[in-house]
Amino acid sequence: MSPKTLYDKIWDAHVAHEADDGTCLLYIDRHLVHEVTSPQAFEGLRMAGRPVRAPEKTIAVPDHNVPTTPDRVNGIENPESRIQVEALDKNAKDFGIHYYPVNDVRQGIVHIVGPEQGWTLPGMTVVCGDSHTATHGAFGALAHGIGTSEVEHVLATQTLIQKKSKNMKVEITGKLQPGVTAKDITLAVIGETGTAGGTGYVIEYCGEAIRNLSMEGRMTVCNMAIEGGARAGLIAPDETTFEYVKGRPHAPKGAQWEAAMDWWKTLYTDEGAHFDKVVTIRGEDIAPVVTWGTSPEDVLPITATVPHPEDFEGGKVDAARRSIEYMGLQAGQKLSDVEIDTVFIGSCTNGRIEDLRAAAEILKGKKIKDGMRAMVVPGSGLVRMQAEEEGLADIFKEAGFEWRLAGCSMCLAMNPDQLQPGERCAATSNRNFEGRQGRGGRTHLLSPAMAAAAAITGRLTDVRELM
Ligand SMILES: CC(C)[C@H](C(=O)O)[C@@H](O)C(=O)O
Ligand code: SF4
Repeated sequence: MSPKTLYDKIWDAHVAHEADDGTCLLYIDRHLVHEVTSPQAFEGLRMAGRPVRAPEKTIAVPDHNVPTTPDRVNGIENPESRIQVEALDKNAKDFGIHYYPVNDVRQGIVHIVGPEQGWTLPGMTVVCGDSHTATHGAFGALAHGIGTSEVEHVLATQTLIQKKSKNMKVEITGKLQPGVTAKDITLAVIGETGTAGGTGYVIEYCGEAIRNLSMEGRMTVCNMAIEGGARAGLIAPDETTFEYVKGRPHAPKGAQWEAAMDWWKTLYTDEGAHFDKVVTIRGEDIAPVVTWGTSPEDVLPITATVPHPEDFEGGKVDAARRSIEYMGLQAGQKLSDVEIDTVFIGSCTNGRIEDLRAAAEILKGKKIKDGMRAMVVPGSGLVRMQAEEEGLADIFKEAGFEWRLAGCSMCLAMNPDQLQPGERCAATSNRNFEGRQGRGGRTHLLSPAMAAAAAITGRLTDVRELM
């Protein structure tokens, strides 16, 4: 048998039917659902009089639209948000799927809740009507976003029509420097490959620096595979993975655990397997980074200066000029001189407990800059609870941060957590598009530790100065 990649193995194990042109029908193991991309899909089922095919494999949670202020326990004020969240409440009940409602402590961002509850397991196919489904690839699961019509298809059939992508390997060798995190890795990769570098591929991340990451760090890396253009990101499961999964509410137990482990241990890329594209980056060469523009590929070490548009090639010259203008920056300006007024710590990229610990470590005993608006939005109610138990919430509050309830929040500003025109935010999320965090708002993406450093000094800051 010819050697296979991890992606090949998971793919082959899920193909239910293959047409002559290579289009496949893939079996789906987990379908995650949120309030924004599911209403029409459920409506479609209702109209067709169809049930959800596998309600026991379908998990819903409201996250994008939910307010994150404590008053949400009294109901959602914004009518648009309320309609979507109430529709999900009703659909979950009518169709009998697993559900974590707004005021359940397990509620949170769907990509944080899935792994936390043990729904996401190695070797699975995981889909969700959401691009950051790539996050779940950290477990060695084939996980990607789907559109609303596909959501309906999966609800109805538990299958998805797909063509196979190509294989790409991203290897991060060696050790990371102090102050460098999973977020810096994933941004640095996009800086190297560009946002189109992964188009048509499923990426497998490997190498010593990836192996040494915790599960949470691995989720951060895979989360942004999508910003690198890839269909999905994957990391082969190992002891770190099994350790994380074991004992979670929906993880297999007893004899089922043993059987699962037998399969999971086969989930690695065989020696000599073919990759269509290979990118290698030395871990030692990665610095704490920050984005300067309006694309995730506009990323540089914090020690760098804002680039000159003429330094780019072809069509990128204009894009860079526009980015710099929109961001209100000057070419040649030191990134560490850029003043910010807002800090957002949260999102499915960096809203987990280790992210909060990393930020709190920098903030301990310090205050945020006068006039700074800073908020922490834990990725789930359980992350929030854990952070309170560990005393992290107190560190944030004493420093001057708002301590919020779980949701997507200012990552995409669908709820009232928004930037005002011209406001500049240091954000631990994954997208810095124009107006992403509120119309006219400006976003610099960075790691949680870097966000904390910026909150203290009031400018983009090299976290190593505060370590
Ligand atoms: C709302 C949803 C469709 C969207 C996505 O798919 O990514 C959101 O999660 C985002 O991050 O922009
Ligand atoms: S946290 Fe942000 S990126 Fe993640 S699912 Fe929510 S809106 Fe999308």
